[in-house]
Amino acid sequence: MTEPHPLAGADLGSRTVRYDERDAILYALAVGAGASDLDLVFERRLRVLPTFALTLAQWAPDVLAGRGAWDVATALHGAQRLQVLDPLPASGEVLMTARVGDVWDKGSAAVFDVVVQSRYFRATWSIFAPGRGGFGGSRGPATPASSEGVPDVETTLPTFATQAALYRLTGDRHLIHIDPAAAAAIGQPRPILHGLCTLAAAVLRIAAVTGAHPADVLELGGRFAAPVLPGQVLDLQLWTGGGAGTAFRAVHAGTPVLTAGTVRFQDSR
Ligand SMILES: C[C@H](O)CC(=O)SCCNC(=O)CCNC(=O)[C@H](O)C(C)(C)COP(=O)(O)OP(=O)(O)OC[C@H]1O[C@@H](n2cnc3c(N)ncnc32)[C@H](O)[C@@H]1OP(=O)(O)O
Repeated sequence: MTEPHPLAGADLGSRTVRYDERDAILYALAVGAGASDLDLVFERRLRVLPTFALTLAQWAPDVLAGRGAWDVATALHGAQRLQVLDPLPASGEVLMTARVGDVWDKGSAAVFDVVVQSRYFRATWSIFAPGRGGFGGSRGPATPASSEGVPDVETTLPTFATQAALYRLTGDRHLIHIDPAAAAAIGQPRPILHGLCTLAAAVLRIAAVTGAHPADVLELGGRFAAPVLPGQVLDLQLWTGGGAGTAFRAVHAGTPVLTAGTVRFQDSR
């Protein structure tokens, strides 16, 4: 018999978050949009990147952290899923509700799923919380299978040196992304990039090489397998053959940093 975690299924409340075109454009620039990506950076023809929704929902994992679920100094974003229900308008407000989903017991760590729902999207954060396992719960599903064989497309995914400093202005101001001492405390040589920034940057690159529009994402997921440092150039590998969209992973110097990636764009339906 396994014990459910006391926070599994807990209601995290609801929140309405407002944003405007400037927020959406700043976000697009922070995840790597260029000046010529006019649909993403020019208010006269703006399309909002679906992953921008994840910045609007940052309050939800923060509420759970505030209840003491994990130590904010050591917890890491482990994985993310996003399902798009309706495109975000160029500006407006979004009402979201959040709850704790599953809580898995990995022995030395716990993995908390935080589920956020709105009329525009449904998203699940998986937060890896060292020191919070051992409560007698289930280990949960096995590590997702990685893509096998030679990728159909291999390209680079550049990140830039100021990327975490810029991306944090879109909402996630955890110290490991800006403060060298906080990064050192988790064993990193310098502040690390937000997992959601790497994921969104990968979507831009995948859209560019597959001919999709990055605002047309319908479904997205991936696991953050190792930290990325701003400025690193990643190797992005794509498997485009599957009917369910594109599978991908990103590797740095032989180490997978983003694994079990999947993205489906509207055009690929
Ligand atoms: C709070 C911030 O603002 C949010 C952020 O953006 S943080 C930055 C983005 N995230 C990161 O950089 C995290 C990168 N990932 C890592 O460093 C490592 O994967 C990790 C420290 C999370 C786990 O590594 P490690 O302790 O070696 O775990 P490992 O021994 O491989 O696996 C232990 C168990 O946890 C699971 N697990 C490992 N990594 C996981 C992940 N990323 N997400 C969810 N589960 C994970 C494994 O499946 C395994 O479970 P199993 O035994 O039942 O199969």
